[in-house]
Amino acid sequence: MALWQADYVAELLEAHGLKTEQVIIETKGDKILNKALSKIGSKGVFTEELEEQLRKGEVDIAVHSAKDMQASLGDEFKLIAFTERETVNDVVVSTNPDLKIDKETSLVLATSSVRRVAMLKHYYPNIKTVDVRGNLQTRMAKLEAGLGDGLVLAYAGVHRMEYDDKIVHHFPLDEFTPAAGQGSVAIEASVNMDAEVEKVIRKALNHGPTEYRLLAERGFLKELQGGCSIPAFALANLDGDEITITGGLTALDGSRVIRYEQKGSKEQAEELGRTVAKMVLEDGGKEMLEEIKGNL
Ligand SMILES: NCc1[nH]cc(CCC(=O)O)c1CC(=O)O
Repeated sequence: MALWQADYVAELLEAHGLKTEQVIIETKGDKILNKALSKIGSKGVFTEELEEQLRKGEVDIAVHSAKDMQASLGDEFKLIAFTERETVNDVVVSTNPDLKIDKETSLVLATSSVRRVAMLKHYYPNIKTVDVRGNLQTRMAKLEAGLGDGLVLAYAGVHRMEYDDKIVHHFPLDEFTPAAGQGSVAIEASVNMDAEVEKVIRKALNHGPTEYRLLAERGFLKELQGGCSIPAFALANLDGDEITITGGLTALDGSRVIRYEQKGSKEQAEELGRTVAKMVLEDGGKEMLEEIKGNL
């Protein structure tokens, strides 16, 4: 998927007359596959090694899944563009085309995401989960080898890897709200990048409406200060100039979902996200986060 994303960005840049060269870098998140993501460390699991190359000036931009970016980057880096967002839902893929996801049938689904485990516990107490790591191809192979009835994944990744025909269920967004940034590709650069170069790259890659949505969702994450492996969710939508953001937290045991919503002008995107986070924190979210951090 990371390679697909790099190709996608390179194609957009080339279409705008920019020459590209790809440098492929493996991150901790790609290499350490015997541990849950939440146990590898809370920050930079998929980003640290790429930032090292940016720092050294070996590369001009780093291409990431927006979802994998920590809420606050170090002083040396900034996100300069977000590509047009893909469908944001989580889906179930299965080798059994007749698999039914409902609130009664007992099933085992594989996922490595604390958000998805907590949400399944809350909305689908009949479903059990098993941990799975590795890239999408590895996960599909494990599924075929009998690990559970299905995998819970982001539609975006499944689509990019062309496994659409294995999708048996789309989770509804109002219950199963995705993680902040899901479905978009974020471009990171050094704060010292030449302003003209930045402008040209933004023109080739940035999708304005997606950027407003992500600014709101990332504002939510910043205020929450939870790191990237907490069961937090946030989704902003843009209707004309009005942005609506819903965000919250799910208890690890599924006992509670705290969810708030704010509407306002898109120019206040980040602030609206922060307000939602403050409301969540005040309504028991603070205690929930402390408990979550003690349990991961
Ligand atoms: N950390 C893994 C990761 N990062 C981004 C995506 C999906 C693609 C996207 O949201 O852009 C995935 C896999 C998944 O959640 O199923």
